Amino acid sequence: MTLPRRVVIALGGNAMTGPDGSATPGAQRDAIAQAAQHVAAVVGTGTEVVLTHGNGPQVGNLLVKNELAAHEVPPVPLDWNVAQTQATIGFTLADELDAALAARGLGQRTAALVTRTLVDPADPGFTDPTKPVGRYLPREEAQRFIALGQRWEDRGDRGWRRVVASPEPRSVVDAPAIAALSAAGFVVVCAGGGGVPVVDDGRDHAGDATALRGIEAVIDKDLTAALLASELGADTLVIATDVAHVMVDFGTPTARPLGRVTAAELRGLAAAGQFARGSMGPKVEAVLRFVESGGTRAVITSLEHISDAVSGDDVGTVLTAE
Ligand SMILES: Nc1ncnc2c1ncn2[C@@H]1O[C@H](COP(=O)(O)OP(=O)(O)O)[C@@H](O)[C@H]1O
Ligand SMILES: NC(=O)OP(=O)(O)O
Repeated sequence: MTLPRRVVIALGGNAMTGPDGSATPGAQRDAIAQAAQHVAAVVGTGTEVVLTHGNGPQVGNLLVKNELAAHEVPPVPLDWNVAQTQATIGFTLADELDAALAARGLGQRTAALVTRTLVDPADPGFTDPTKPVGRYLPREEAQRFIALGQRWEDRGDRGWRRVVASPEPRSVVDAPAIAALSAAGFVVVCAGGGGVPVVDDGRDHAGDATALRGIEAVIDKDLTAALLASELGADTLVIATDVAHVMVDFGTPTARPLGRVTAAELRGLAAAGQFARGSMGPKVEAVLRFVESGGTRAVITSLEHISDAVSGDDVGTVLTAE
């Protein structure tokens, strides 16, 4: 197989917290340092890499801090929290990736870009929250917050998790800047947490091509990664998470891993309700959208396999057009 010219890699929240989901600064830096080694290996093959990442644990924690401190200092809206997580995760990824590239003798540097993603203010995702964020809590503790008006969901073995508004990404506003940085030789870290959600406020700003403002939500980073990969004309999209394959009949005695699969087969499995919303569902939808809109190849696999996933068809769940 010939190596792709440009790949978009999406790092899951699991790749950026400790093994138990711990989001302490030390655990996050250690996890990001590990992830950076795997990304540097892909850069070392000569393929152009654009990197995006989740922010679910981090943005949920920031939201809690805001709410707890609201009587002391002015709270900021959720879109600001998304931007703040792009900054902290972005600079940490840049530090670790620059170090990993230098250790491999590679001359490339990393650039982290605060990135906005356009959404529709009428998106149903604003009225039916689906995006899980922050820590997991036992049901009894989650009930305390539900009583305060928050939305929480049963997430299975790990407990309950808060869910927030999550509209569809429509376009990556800063895609031209990402393309320019990438063409200049930078490994670009961008669209973190799905991008800062913005809407066109529709006002008449004389001379402005667009008039954007942030809106409170957290976009699914896998759906934005697919859009970004299409907008950048990437050949390959790799979604890195904590499982080596997408499973059919996940969590049951008949569970089996999916290897190579066509878009038609995967659509059929998704339509049959095989993939949970808020975890594997958006990843499957993301790879489908990418390939159905002209992308050559998309892979869902675990972080340690991303280099092999870029260069061959032997690891992970590999989706091709046919
Ligand atoms: N059909 C499935 N196949 C594999 N994993 C699944 C499936 N359905 C749900 N999962 C769960 O999805 C998780 C990955 O999703 P998520 O936690 O959202 O990842 P990330 O934070 O890496 O983006 C896996 O750890 C697994 O427990
Ligand atoms: N924004 C987002 O999808 O983050 P996670 O991947 O961490 O859930």
